[in-house]
Parts: sequence; C-alpha cells; structure tokens
Amino acid sequence: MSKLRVYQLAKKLGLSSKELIEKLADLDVEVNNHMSTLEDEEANLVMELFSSDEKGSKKEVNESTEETDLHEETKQKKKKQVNNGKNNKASQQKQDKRNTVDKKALDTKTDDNQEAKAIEINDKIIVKEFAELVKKPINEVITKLIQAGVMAAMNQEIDFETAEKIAEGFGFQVVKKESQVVEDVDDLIIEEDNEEDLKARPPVVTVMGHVDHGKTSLLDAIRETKVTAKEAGGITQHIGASEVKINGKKIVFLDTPGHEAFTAMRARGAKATDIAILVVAADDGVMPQTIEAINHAKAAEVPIIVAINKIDKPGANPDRVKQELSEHGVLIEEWGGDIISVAVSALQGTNIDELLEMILLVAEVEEFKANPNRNAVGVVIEAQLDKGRGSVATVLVQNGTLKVGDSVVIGNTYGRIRAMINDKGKPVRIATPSTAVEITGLNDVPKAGDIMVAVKDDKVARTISENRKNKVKEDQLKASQKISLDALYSQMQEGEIKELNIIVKADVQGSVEAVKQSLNKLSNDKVIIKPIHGGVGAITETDVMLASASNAIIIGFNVRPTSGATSLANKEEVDLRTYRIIYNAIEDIEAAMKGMLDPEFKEVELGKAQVRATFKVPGAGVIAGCYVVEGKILRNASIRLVRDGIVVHEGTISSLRRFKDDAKEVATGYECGIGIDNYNDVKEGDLIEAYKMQEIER
Ligand SMILES: Nc1nc2c(ncn2[C@@H]2O[C@H](COP(=O)(O)OP(=O)(O)OP(=O)(O)O)[C@@H](O)[C@H]2O)c(=O)[nH]1
Repeated sequence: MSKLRVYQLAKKLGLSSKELIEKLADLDVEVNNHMSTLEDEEANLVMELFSSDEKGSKKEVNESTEETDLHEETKQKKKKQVNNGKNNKASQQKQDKRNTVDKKALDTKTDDNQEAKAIEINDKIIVKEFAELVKKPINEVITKLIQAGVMAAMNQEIDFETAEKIAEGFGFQVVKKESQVVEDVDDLIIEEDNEEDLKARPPVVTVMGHVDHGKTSLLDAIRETKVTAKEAGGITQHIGASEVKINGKKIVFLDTPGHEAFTAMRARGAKATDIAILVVAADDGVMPQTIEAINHAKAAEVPIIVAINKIDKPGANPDRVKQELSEHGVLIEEWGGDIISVAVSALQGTNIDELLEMILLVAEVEEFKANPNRNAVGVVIEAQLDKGRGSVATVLVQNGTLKVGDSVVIGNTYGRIRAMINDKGKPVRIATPSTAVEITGLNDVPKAGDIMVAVKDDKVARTISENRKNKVKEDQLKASQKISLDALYSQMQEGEIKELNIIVKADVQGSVEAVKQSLNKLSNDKVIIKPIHGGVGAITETDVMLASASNAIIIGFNVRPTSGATSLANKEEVDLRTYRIIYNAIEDIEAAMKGMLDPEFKEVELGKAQVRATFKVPGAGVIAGCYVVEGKILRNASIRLVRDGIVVHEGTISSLRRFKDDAKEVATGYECGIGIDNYNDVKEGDLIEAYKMQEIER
C-alpha cells in the first residue's frame, strides 16, 4: 500500500478526519492533522482494527465471554508490535501470562463467596478477563471504566491501578501479584558503554551572564536565525529547550538562561550542560553576576565561550571586556588563554553564525559522545501538571534512545511514555542522545534535575519507583552529608575531605580578596582550602545553591543572608557562617582543621523589625519607628542593623516602646519605637535583627 494521508484513510473508513485522529490517539499513534501521512503498518493496523471492532462489539452482545476471540488476540499482538516495537516472543509470553490469570480467574469462581472477595491481579489485565474475575457483565465493566475516564474495549489491557479502582468499586479486595524485585535503576542501567558503541552527539548549551546583558535576546536571535518555520509544522513550542542546526549539525540550547537554574540542577545531581555561553555586554563589562556565572561554570567544570554582546552600541568596548575577564581568570585567546570569544549583537543578529560555529568547534574538541543503541538515560529540564494531559515533563536524553512506549523511572515517578513532542511541537516516536522532548504518561510530576532512566517494562519501573519512595529518607540522609566546619576534622581524618570549598561574601571587594588570600594560606597536606566564589553583598539563594552543588561552606563578613538564603541553607544543610572580623573566621577554620572547633556560643535569632520612619527625640537621640516582621524584639536583645544585606551596626537596644509605654517585648505584626545604644544613623528601610547568644555545651 502506498503511504496514505489521514484524510484519505478516514474517507476509506467512512469517518471524519477528526474521528480518525482520535482513534489513532487511542492506539498511541500521534498525527499532526488531516494531511499527515501514516506509515503502512499504522494504516493497516487501523483498518484491521476498525473493521474488527465493529464485529467485536456485535459479538460482545451475542456471545459468551468465555469464548476466545482469536481475531481480537491477533489484533492485540499487532497493536503491541507497532506501539512497543516488541517482538512476537514477548507478545506470546504476555499471552501465556494472561492465560494463567484466566485460569486463576476461573479458580476463584469456584471459591466460596467470602474468599472470592479477594482477587489477585498482575500489573496489567485484559478487560474481558477482569470482568470474569469480578463476575460482572462486560458492558457493566466497560461502563465503569468509561466513568473512570478509561476508554478500553473488552480485549484491551487496563493497568493495575485502574483494575484496582474498578474492582474495589465492586467490593473486591485487590492484591498485586508478586513482581520480580529490582532494587534500583542504578543497579540496572548505569553500565559503562563500550568505547566502540559511542557516537558523537550534539552539544547542550546554557546561556549565562549579568542581568540585562542580553541572555534572552541572544537565545531569541539564535532561534530566529536558525529555527525558522522551514521545518514542517514549524511552530516553536516552549518545552524548555530548543534545537538549532548549523552546517547540518545540531546544537541544543536550554531555554532558561542564567546560572541559577544551571546550579539548581547541579545541586540535584544532574549535569545537563556541556558548554556555557557567557554573555557580557560590551558597553557594561564584567559585572557581579558575570563573576558569579564564571565561578558557577568553573565549579561545574563546563567549558566557557564568551559572547561579547551589544557591539552595535556606541559605548561598546570589547577589548575592555577581555581585559576585565582576564582579571577574573577567564583568559581569552588574544590574552594568551584558550577561551574563545565572539563579538556579537543579539539585537542586529551580528556574528550569530560565528558563535554557533564556535560552539561546534568546542564540541568537536570536547568530543561529546553517547551510545544511541541502549536504554535511554536523561534528565528532566522542567515539568508540570497539565489540565488536559496530566503530568508533562521535558526531558533531555543524554544517552541511549527514548521511544514512545518505553517504561521509565524518573526520580520517584514512573510511567510508560504515551507521547513525545519535540521543540517544534511535532509528535516524534524516538529521541536520540542530546534531544529534548516533552513526554506524557507519567504517574506523577517529577522535579527539574531528576534523572530519567528507561527500564525493561512497567513492572520494573513501578517496583523501582516504589523502592525509591521507601528509600527517600535514606537518600535524604545521604544527600545531607554536606561539609561543615564542625565535622571537618573527622571527615579529614577519614580521608573523605581533600578540598574545602569556600564561598566568601563581604561588604567590600577588598575584604573578599583579603579573606580568600588568608584562607588559601591555611591549606596543608591533608586539605586544600579552595575559595570557589567571592562577591560583594548579601548572601543570596544563588550562593547557597552553589554551595550545595559544590559542597562548599559560606563565610560572610559584615553581610547577612537574605531570609530566603537562610531557609534554603537549612534545607540544603549548607554551613553558613557570618563574622564581623576576618581574623575570627580564619581562627575558626584553622581550629576546625585541627579538630578543635567547639563553638562555645551560638547565636539564636529572635526576630526582625523593619524601620518605617525615624524620629529625633530630645535626650534620646534617633528613634526608629518599626514594624515587627518576624519573631519578636526583646528589650534586652542584641541587635544588628542591616541595610541592603550589609551589617552597618551591631549593638544593643537603648529603648523599646509601644506608643508611650516601655515594653519588654514586641511581637510580629505590632509597631514599636526602637532606640539603639550610641547609634543615630538609622534609616528608613533598614532591618533591625534581634538575637541573643546561647551557650552551647561542649
Ligand atoms: N543595542 C543592543 N541592545 C541589546 C542587545 N542585546 C540585548 N539588548 C537589549 O538589552 C536589554 C536586555 O536584554 P535581555 O535579553 O532581556 O537581557 P537578559 O540578560 O536576558 O536580562 P535578564 O533576563 O533580566 O537577566 C533589552 O532591552 C535588549 O533589547 C544588543 O546586541 N544590542
């Protein structure tokens, strides 16, 4: 048969195109529209199914359910072959299994009523057999299934969960047939590939850089020049990643620019990016987040390509950018280094091709490879619950080939891939290494950064996912074995720690440098102290994520963590310490290295108040009119005054009042006046943090 279009086949079958498309979807055959062509085997299958469906339903009414419908069985087998690419043998094995269930079903029938209330079901069962098992007429079962949102004919399979739900509705207790125990995917799949099986794969790229330097514009420019509607059905769909082609070669861009997303993924244990594009605006130069991006990329050991952007602007000075980059350890080729830079204008589309060519060049040098002929392994880029489609996840296939019908485990979720669409919104049946596809068919919504693995079958997928859920606690424990100064000595003794990664944040750049240098000098033969990032300003969530991903501790001087950073640090178990004097930090780390760090006092936060106005009160100096935003402020507490994340003063309270009365404490949600001992330079917008020191048992 020559290739048929959907509308042609619909006509043959006396259906509308819409009806046929729906029928095809039931068979897991996804088509775009009425003009889409069908593979021969798909068309054959549909025609065969359609003609026998009619016969089948007529039969259903007239015949007893015990009679075997051979035609239906062939149909099932065929459908499986098309959808799952499984061979006849597998199909036959399934059939054998079904027969076992069948026997059991009949056995159950002979049991007395009480016992018959408990039934055993495999991870799948054919509707007809299920009806026998629950002793109900087939049309009643099918009606219940439809009510539960499952469209299945009598010879189609339903999964365990569906069967369980319906059976329970009929008053049965359902027990799952014991399945083979599989510990975890890690045991199954993370086998090394043989060198000869590895083939070159396209690079996966993330765009990073300072705010407003043009990350989004650059991604847009790349997409505009390269992902045009040339390809059929070419509407770019947001799936979290996009593919471009240059000189016939593919590059995959992750759509969420910024090092935050990149590091958050890394903290989950995923490494999705092969190359980082560092965007620096030629008229602005290296800025704080440029430095952050550099350090994040370096910590992840990802090669960098610099895109010097906005060269169309009058104030553009690419040479200055190169010089500034060299000061931060990014040595461009002209500066004797090996980092490639390309001057671009995202706005005017200048040199975009050149940038893409450079990406391919780096990819060639780095030799990114994968084995397309194995079970798929990948990572979740993003995922959400879609009203119509259920759990929808974009996964980047990193190794192997993912196919529609594959059973997968993703984090604690699992499922069989129902459909896949690519970044152009086109349904695809396979996804090779370095391809991002949106998948449906999972039982729950996975998290970005979760690892996806294709496994043998649904049973294995479900077992692993259940085992994983049970192991979550254990894993959390494992994941929480983060470095801390308190445990440094014992970890050093056990040889677990060779490097102590440190992130330094301070109020001025001079302190950052001073601390980094002093800390470097503390390295000895057991442990190397390695400052992986330093910056000016408050300790942010991004700093905590970097610390978590790189197993680092954070040291702050005269700066405070933002409240988001504090809670994230608690969650990620990141050791975050703040100091007022550099010497104290050095002393602490030195003591920790000798196993002598036993802090005698610990700071306990009491509350925070925001300064909303200030008043000059004769005899009492400046009083801050405050609103308590967190915890409570105690009259005898120590306080620190924080302005834009930086500690501007530390001291004690001289007066605490509610209206005209002295107060011992003021709780969240109340206003109060706070006077600070010997300090008048308080400003509107400042934050007053109250704390007390608590003695810690040695
Ligand atoms: N003249 C000029 N302007 C540019 C160029 N690239 C980006 N811009 C402008 O710079 C501004 C910021 O660009 P974005 O692409 O939003 O920058 P971003 O880095 O994604 O910014 P954030 O998402 O806020 O971090 C926009 O007004 C752009 O139009 C360029 O090559 N030339």
